[in-house]
This record gives sequence, structure tokens and C-alpha cells, in this order.
Amino acid sequence: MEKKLKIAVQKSGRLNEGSLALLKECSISIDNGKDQLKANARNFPLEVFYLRNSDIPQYVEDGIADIAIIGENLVVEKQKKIEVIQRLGFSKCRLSLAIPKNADYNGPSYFDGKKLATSYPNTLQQFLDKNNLQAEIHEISGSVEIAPNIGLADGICDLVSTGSTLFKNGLKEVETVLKSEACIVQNQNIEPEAKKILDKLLFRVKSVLAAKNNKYVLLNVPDESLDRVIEILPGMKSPTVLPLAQKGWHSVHSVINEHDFWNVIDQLKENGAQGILVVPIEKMVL
Ligand SMILES: Nc1ncnc2c1ncn2[C@@H]1O[C@H](COP(=O)(O)OP(=O)(O)OP(=O)(O)O)[C@@H](O)[C@H]1O
Ligand SMILES: O=P(O)(O)OC[C@H]1O[C@H](OP(=O)(O)OP(=O)(O)O)[C@H](O)[C@@H]1O
Ligand SMILES: [Mg+2]
Repeated sequence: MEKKLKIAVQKSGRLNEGSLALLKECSISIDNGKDQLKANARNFPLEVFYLRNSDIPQYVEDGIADIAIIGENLVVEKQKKIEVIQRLGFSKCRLSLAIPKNADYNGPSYFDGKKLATSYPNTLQQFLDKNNLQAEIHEISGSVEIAPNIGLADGICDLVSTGSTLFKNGLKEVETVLKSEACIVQNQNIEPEAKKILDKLLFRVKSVLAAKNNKYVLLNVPDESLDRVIEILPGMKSPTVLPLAQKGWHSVHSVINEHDFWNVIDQLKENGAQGILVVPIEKMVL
């Protein structure tokens, strides 16, 4: 029987859509019947298990799944023997401490002797230990932000992204304990055959992520600015330069990284570039 790589993804919740979208962008199509907890990819040696998020680290440690897509926050919290091998750039959030908005905050010592509600007791305990603080941790599995309002705790430690849940519950964020995004984790003793398939998958994932982080640009440049524009636009190897039908002008094609996109565009304009077109890249094979 053909060897398959076993991947665990969240059955439903915040990571489910992004995880399946990533596999699709890697051109992997999965038979995805409703209520089906195990599915095979049609065109790649991959078997997908749909599981409860919080159970996934254990399944990967035990080798039930070779790899999984989970948040880094869960990797830190569960303390299982699993390895983060690729960050994925979605489901970005942070684990933060928050207190009632009118309370005076004077630094981490505020939490000494307080009662804190959280779904992340291990990560919170690490933060308290690092800061030499003693606090009572009350573990709850959800709706953590309600705790101070119902007299359950003095403060909370929970995930924050937009901050709107904190705001709606009259809380303010005062310390960031860790930053997180979705990532691929791997079993530490993955078999060589599964590892070969994983390397193929990672090659595709990296191409998809690189494409997302870069844009293809085309622009017209007067000949006197050409050397300067080529310096600004290094491209993957170097930019493509083609003469225009109109004398004294060239068309330049290149790739710009999302991080300094507007900065580069400003410099191009300052150097006389015109007709700048920006096109998304579907895959970028490095
Ligand atoms: N508000 C948010 N913004 C961005 N990412 C988030 C946010 N909340 C959670 N996440 C990320 O998504 C992951 C899954 O969160 P989700 O709420 O779907 O499941 P859960 O309630 O943590 O777990 P379970 O499925 O075990 O109930 C989290 O571990 C975190 O990495
Ligand atoms: O800063 P925000 O953008 O408001 O997001 C933060 C909220 O999102 C998560 O809860 P979720 O909606 O996943 O609910 P859950 O407790 O059912 O997992 C997290 O536990 C916070 O409550
Ligand atoms: Mg949640």
C-alpha cells in the first residue's frame, strides 16, 4: 500500500478554514464530506484527520499524526515532544494578561497574590515564575473575559487579536505573555518515508507563502533612470528589462517583497517610473 503522510487539522474553529485553504493552495484536493473525521487527498499521498484543537499536540507526540497545523500558543501550553517546522502567517494572536480597565497598573508585580482566570495555565505559570510572582490560577476552558465581571478572578490571561472581546468586557491588556501564529508541527520520530512526503509538502507550502509575501511589478522607465531603477529593484535574480516601442523608454519587470512594498514604489516614482502595474503571484518556486 502507498505510504501516506498523516496530518491533523482542527475539525472546526478558527484554524480550520486557514488550514484547508493552505492545502488547497498547495494544489492538494481533499474529499471533505460533512461529519467525516478522516479523509484522503485525491492527488497527494496525504491522509487528513479532523480533530479537536486541544487534543492535537498529544496525537502528534504519539505519532498518530505525523504532522499538524496548530497555533504556537498551543505548542507552548501543552509542552509535548513536538517540533515547530514552519510558521504559516495566519491566525496571528497573542496571549496577554488583562485587568479591569479602571484598575491602576504598575507593572507585573500587580499580579502578586491575585487570582487569575485562564485556559493557558502552564504558559501563565511560566510567566509568573519568570517574574518571581505568586498568583492563584483558576483554569477555565472558554469565555475567560467574563471572569472578572462575575467575581471569579481579578484578572485574566487569554488570547487577543483585535482586542474587541477585552474592550466589550471592560478589560485592558497590560502584558503580552507570548505571540502566536498558525504553524506546522512534526512528530520527533517521523519515519523516513513520511519525511520524504513531508519535504514535498513543505516545498509547496514555502512556494505558496513566498508568493503571498511578494508582488510582481511592471513599470515604464525613462532610459536616463534605468540604472538607478535596476538598483532599487533587485528581483529574484535581476529585473527583466525590455525596450518599449517608443524610443527612450524601457519596460522593467520585477518582484517586490510585501514588507517594503510602498517604500520601493515611492522610490520608483521619484526616479521617473510611470504606468506601474502590480500583479499578485500565485506560486513562487525558490
Ligand atoms: N481571536 C483570535 N484571533 C486569531 N487567532 C486566534 C484567536 N483565537 C484563537 N486563535 C488561534 O486559533 C487556535 C484555535 O482557536 P479556537 O478558538 O478555534 O479553538 P479552541 O477553543 O482554542 O480549542 P478547542 O477546539 O480545543 O476548543 C488557537 O489555539 C489560536 O492559535
Ligand atoms: O481580540 P479578539 O479579536 O476579540 O479575539 C479574542 C477572543 O478570541 C478567542 O475566543 P474565541 O472567539 O475563539 O472563542 P472561544 O472561547 O469559544 O474559543 C479568544 O479566546 C478571545 O476570547
Ligand atoms: Mg477560541
